[in-house]
Amino acid sequence: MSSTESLLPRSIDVTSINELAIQAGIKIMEIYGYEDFSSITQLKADQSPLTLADHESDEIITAGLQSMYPQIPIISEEGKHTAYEIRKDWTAFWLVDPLDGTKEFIKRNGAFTVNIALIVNKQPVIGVIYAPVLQTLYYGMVGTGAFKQEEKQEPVAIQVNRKKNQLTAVGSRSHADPAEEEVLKPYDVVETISIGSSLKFCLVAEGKADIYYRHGPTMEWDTAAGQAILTAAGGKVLDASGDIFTYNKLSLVNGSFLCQGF
Ligand SMILES: Nc1ncnc2c1ncn2[C@@H]1O[C@H](COP(=O)(O)O)[C@@H](OP(=O)(O)O)[C@H]1O
Ligand SMILES: [Mg+2]
Repeated sequence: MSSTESLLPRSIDVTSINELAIQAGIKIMEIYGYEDFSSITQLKADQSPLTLADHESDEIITAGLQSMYPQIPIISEEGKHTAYEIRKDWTAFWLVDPLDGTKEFIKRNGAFTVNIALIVNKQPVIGVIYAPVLQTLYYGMVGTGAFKQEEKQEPVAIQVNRKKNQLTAVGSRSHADPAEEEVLKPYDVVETISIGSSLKFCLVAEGKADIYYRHGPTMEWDTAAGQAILTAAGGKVLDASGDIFTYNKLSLVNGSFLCQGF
């Protein structure tokens, strides 16, 4: 298969994935309503937080994907991670972050998302991101287009803003790195928005921001759905060598990347 477009499996109905992300978001909101998070929060080995909401969202998404698409394997942040020796031969798989921005969830600032991506031949071709507090869904199919759907409204097509001057940059609220400012110096950045989770990709995809450079580490499930949506909206995600960012790497830890709408 030569083009990314021809890699898009026709058998996948993105509406079914959107529904799953919304169902997971409803469960996350139930837990977001708890008065006290201390009894539902643990620290992982790397000291990053994990909550009951991450687990419950993972269960809904994994069960849904398995029942609808039993032939496609899954890697989810909270599930078991198949060894590289096996997954390196996968042509297609789901890459899921059931709750991206767990720190934002705990801080109760609303900037957290549910992320589901389909990777085909190392590239994200479908991406779905749902922000339950904002009740906003973003989704994209590479080669078809990207869409935003706000609560009870019809989906609208979104596109990057191609301007190269007077740029708005986005950066992480909880994991910013001084190196990011350095890399963005050659660009005409006039404003910076700090926000948690994959919403940064969505802001570039819908033209509300123009550039996002991430220096510090992320995991493949943090970026896959966002990259699919941004690519479908006309933007791109580049690695440190200027090549298109790829997935199913030996390590699931991402290196630095640059997202741009131009
Ligand atoms: N040291 C580290 N190694 C790997 N990933 C990290 C990391 N520090 C932060 N991240 C990733 O950055 C994500 C949050 O990004 P942001 O700061 O843009 O909101 C986290 O997602 P989770 O919240 O799903 O764990 C986590 O996966
Ligand atoms: Mg994440």
